[in-house]
Amino acid sequence: MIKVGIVGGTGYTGVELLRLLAQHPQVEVTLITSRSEAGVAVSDMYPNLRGHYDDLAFGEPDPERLAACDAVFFATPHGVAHALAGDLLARGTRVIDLSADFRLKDAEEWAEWYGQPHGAPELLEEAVYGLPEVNREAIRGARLIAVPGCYPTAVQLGLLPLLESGLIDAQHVIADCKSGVTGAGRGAKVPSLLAEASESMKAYGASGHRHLPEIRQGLTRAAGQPVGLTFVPHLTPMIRGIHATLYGRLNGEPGDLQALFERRFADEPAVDVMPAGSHPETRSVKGSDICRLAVHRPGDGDTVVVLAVIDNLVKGASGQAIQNLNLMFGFDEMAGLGAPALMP
Ligand SMILES: NC(=O)C1=CN([C@@H]2O[C@H](COP(=O)(O)OP(=O)(O)OC[C@H]3O[C@@H](n4cnc5c(N)ncnc54)[C@H](OP(=O)(O)O)[C@@H]3O)[C@@H](O)[C@H]2O)C=CC1
Ligand SMILES: CC(=O)N[C@@H](CCC(=O)OP(=O)(O)O)C(=O)O
Repeated sequence: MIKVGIVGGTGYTGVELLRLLAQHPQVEVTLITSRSEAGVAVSDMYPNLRGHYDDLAFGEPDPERLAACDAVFFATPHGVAHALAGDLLARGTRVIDLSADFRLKDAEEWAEWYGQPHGAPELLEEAVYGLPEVNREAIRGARLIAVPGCYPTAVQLGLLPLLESGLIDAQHVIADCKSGVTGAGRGAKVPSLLAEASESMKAYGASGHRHLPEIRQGLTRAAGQPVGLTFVPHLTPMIRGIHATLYGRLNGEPGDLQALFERRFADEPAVDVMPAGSHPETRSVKGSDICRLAVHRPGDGDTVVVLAVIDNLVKGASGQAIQNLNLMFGFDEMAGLGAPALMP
């Protein structure tokens, strides 16, 4: 058994970590923090966890107790892991950060998009971008993981086979994405209110969203050249889920696209390439760590369309964070993550 701590346990990704880790055979959650709820029992705040963490209460993020853990997850707003990760690493505790603090390799670019100076640029070189489908070997040996964002996970998984094989024009890639409202976090915000978000849908960040540089960084690596990406996220009236519709312009005759996708993800436990002609639904991944993909070539024309769905809180955050933990500690990669999606 390893001992694990969670900083920021009251948000949606924090409680999702607890839900998934309750089924993990090799992990004990020994510490969970919330400054505003310190002293409150976890199962009082989250009754779905009653019977699983009855002795666990939220506490202050005490550095001594965090350093006594084998690994610490940060499920906190941007900037918090900058302040605490260095000290934990120096004391031998591994860090898995669900925020964007270590995702961009360029500290100045991070500062531009996140509106504050980067708090720990000295750790950027060592941080490993935690997308197992790209970085599995590096993750196994990592001490510091930057868990990818939710949109970046869906978009990169959908486009990797096409860009890695040079089949599409890297200068003209389009990602049209929809998210459920839990993507905005648990904090009270007017756009997340029932009367604002239900029965309606809207785009946002069309002129530039902070996930754009993160997605571009990953796709550029896959393509081996700079990628021209248009990324437009939308808020949709669902609780969980991301649906990405991805468009690429084919460079020539692509061969069998279905076979390309099936080959690329044949050994990937968290990616399901659906049969030709499929239209994956977000509900088919709700609560599960799976990304389901389908590839289409409408009218045998020069455009390829990829459909990708994930649960933003699982493959888009906490499930993927646990996949990383499993790789770092030599556990089965999908330990704790085996439950099928909830449907309906
Ligand atoms: N929601 C989603 O779908 C996804 C979210 N993420 C990212 O995961 C992170 C967590 O998001 P989410 O779960 O929505 O949570 P919230 O941002 O809603 O929750 C934040 C948690 O962090 C704690 N916290 C806030 N400030 C500090 C601080 N300075 N020091 C210590 N703890 C602090 C809060 O507790 P308290 O203030 O009481 O200490 C709370 O428990 C964010 O970076 C988010 O962008 C990533 C992928 C998907
Ligand atoms: C619907 C919604 O508001 N989504 C969030 C992104 C979700 C997210 O979790 O972003 P990180 O993974 O980078 O933390 C947004 O657009 O800012």
